[in-house]
Amino acid sequence: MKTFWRLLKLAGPVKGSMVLAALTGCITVACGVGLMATSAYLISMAALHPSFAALSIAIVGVRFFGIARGAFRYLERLVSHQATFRLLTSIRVWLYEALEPLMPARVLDFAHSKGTGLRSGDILSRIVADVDMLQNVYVRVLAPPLVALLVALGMWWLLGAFNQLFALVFTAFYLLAAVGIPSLAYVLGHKAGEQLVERKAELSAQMVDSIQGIADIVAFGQESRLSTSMRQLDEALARLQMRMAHISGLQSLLSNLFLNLAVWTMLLVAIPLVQQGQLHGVYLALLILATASGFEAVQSLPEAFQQLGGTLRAAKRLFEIVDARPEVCDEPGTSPQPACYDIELRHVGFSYVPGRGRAVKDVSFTVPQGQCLALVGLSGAGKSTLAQLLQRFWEYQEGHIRLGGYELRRYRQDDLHKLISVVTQDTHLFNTTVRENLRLAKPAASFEELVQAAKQARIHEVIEALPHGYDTQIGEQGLLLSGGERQRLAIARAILKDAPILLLDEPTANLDALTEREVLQELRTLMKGRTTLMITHRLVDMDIADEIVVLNEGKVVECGKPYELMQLEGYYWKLWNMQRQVLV
Ligand SMILES: Nc1ncnc2c1ncn2[C@@H]1O[C@H](COP(=O)(O)OP(=O)(O)OP(=O)(O)O)[C@@H](O)[C@H]1O
Repeated sequence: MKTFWRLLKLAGPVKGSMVLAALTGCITVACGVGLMATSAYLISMAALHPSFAALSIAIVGVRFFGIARGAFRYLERLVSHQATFRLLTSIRVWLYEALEPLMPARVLDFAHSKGTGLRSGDILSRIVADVDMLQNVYVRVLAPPLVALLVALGMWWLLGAFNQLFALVFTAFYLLAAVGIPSLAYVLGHKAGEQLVERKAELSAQMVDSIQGIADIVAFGQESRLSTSMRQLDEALARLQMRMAHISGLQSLLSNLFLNLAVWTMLLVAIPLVQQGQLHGVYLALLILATASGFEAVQSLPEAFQQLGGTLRAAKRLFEIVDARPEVCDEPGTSPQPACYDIELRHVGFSYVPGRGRAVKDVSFTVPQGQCLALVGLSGAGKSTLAQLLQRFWEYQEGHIRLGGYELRRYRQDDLHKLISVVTQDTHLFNTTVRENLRLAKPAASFEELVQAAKQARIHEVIEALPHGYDTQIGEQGLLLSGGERQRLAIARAILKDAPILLLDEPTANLDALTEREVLQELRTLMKGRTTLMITHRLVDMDIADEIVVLNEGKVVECGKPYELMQLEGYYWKLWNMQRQVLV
């Protein structure tokens, strides 16, 4: 129920449209009843050969109800669907906005607590399929019961005007169709509906995972294992869909049964009354057809309630995202305006899972404005963790991180991200043009600015040589470009962003030695005048850094200028020698 009320609250902004949809829905059914009733009356009366004038009102009535029914049905669909789609769009945006601050910390929390976690396919399934499921509530669960109630009252009045018995007969079968069948459909269908939502999400997650890793699957010859697991998931899904189809069949059988029983009972009650002269025979067909068309109001209810379990499960999955508390929250107030951009870490300690081992321990160092500090160390030493703390993706638990003299926590995340340009080893390039990929860093940049940045990053000639220059679609993940070219594009983005702080996370990790040298050259240009934190475990051309901090198991083990560390012949020197031996 809690989930249902929350869904109702979400409909707040479109409640006017929902009420209008219910009213137009009610008028549509009333017009249907009117059309059937006047048609039946017209045919019955015509059989008695009255004067044309006696039929004229009925003729006008048939015309009026015939046209009005179509017009109001159209209006009802237009209003309800427009309101629902507007609502679903705003829910999608709301979800995306809720998801953003959860990245990456809370997404990992989901992974720890739920085993499968929020995989890309699962997130996709929540934002697309689960949100789509909510249509069921907004189109079929909210307005139709109100329509059914109003129609029941109208029919009670109409049939009761002839005889109270007719009203009682109609109401008895109508209640069975309006309350009995939807309740049964809910009881039978809600578990299967819930499972259907989960299975679909699982299938979508596995699909996306497999497509992303298709090259490795083929390389390791695991296609058959994968297709077996897909088939199993698909079969489970098909079994659930079959179950739902059986329930649909049953409820449509029951709906028809009750409608026909209502008609037959009505005949059984009405015929003796006609014979006894208590009811004029001309009304007999009217009563029967009006009864049958009154059931139109309850036709969609069983299906809606059968799907309700699945819909509520989908809603719960969405609220799970919305309710997750972000790992990092902004303090109230505006961000400080620093006079300089030096970075200072003092006794910083952090653990990903509270109570477990710390990924960084008692780390202290300073990067003065405009200088470059390289963080080096073996894999798992804590370099990327420090970079993530600096971007406030996680909250440090011990010590201080200061930027321009102010505690990092005092900066709003948005403002902080504006101060930092990041170049990583796997820069994400979007499946769009070079121009749009560059504009990500500065949406308002003029074409001249793009060209200038590309020239500085020495990628301009490569772009010009592409089939459509800056308007070339570069494919998913920049398929059309080499690794070095992609990194240069990332550097051009950082130039365009023109932030005072630069974070380089293994920017040359996947490049060959020659390209690495060239990209490092471009990076030197980019670093000029910027405070730079460079993470690397490849100790090549380390003179690029003013200072090196060597980490091991989360702790600073050495720090100093590159030549000082070499002279020291300590841990850094050992790492350098190890790497040289491997390369030789
Ligand atoms: N999200 C996470 N949840 C839990 N532990 C994590 C997480 N990310 C990293 N760790 C752990 O924190 C420690 C430091 O990892 P980190 O990624 O900072 O190392 P790194 O020096 O950047 O390594 P690499 O050079 O391989 O990228 C490792 O023991 C790692 O297993």
